[in-house]
Amino acid sequence: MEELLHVDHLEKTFTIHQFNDKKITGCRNIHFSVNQGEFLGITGQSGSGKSTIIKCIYRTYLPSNGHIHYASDRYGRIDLAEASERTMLRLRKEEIGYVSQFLSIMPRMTALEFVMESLLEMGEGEAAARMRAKAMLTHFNLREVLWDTYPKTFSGGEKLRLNLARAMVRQTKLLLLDEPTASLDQASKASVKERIQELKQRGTTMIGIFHDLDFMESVVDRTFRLQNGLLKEAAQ
Ligand SMILES: Nc1ncnc2c1ncn2[C@@H]1O[C@H](COP(=O)(O)OP(=O)(O)OP(=O)(O)O)[C@@H](O)[C@H]1O
Repeated sequence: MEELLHVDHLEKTFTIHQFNDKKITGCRNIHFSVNQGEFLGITGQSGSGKSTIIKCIYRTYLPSNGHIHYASDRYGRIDLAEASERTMLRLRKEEIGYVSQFLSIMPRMTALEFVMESLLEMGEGEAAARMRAKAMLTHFNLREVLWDTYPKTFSGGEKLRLNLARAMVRQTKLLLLDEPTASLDQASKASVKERIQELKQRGTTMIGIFHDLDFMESVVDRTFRLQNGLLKEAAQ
């Protein structure tokens, strides 16, 4: 199988300026690779650095050290640790998806427009994007009465399901999932699982952080555990 992502000596240190430039380690010495079409699960104690790894790949955080080699359709083999903001913006629009348990909503955009936007950015036509967005909102059981309203007032669970619909409506090459099932009920978890399986069948590579180990084991191919700062592959 071909390698899609190779993380090498990844390190992120945060400098807290208001506290005398205090240094906090987010993660360090992280190595792993993911093959095309594979689903890698990451577990570990709270605060061990799982989200930091995902955010470095998505480049919410700029890594302090190391490399993240990624086999891009548009750019060929590229180091995400060094890619320009412009390149990252394009990759986020076209190739790399991200979903977290927290929702960062665009103000003044309805729920339907929010889901459609991620398809339009990938070049889908307006009518097809509308149809697919509606299907995904239905899949994640978001009440139709909410589709044409602003998500600002949605409940926590509704916001999370909207977030999932936006990230999972499209088929990206790589999908990063940061605790996508946190605080979801069983029915919503089943919807997430179903969509993960569909995307996987169509070739999406995924990296996911989970606290729900049963759920994780039911979807991933390999598991890594982050413990005492070291990322180790768990026996299957
Ligand atoms: N933006 C930031 N500024 C300063 N420190 C940060 C920042 N983001 C993360 N950290 C610190 O880095 C460490 C790792 O955080 P991270 O969120 O990656 O952990 P995690 O394993 O995902 O935890 P959890 O399971 O609780 O979500 C923590 O000690 C955290 O306080």
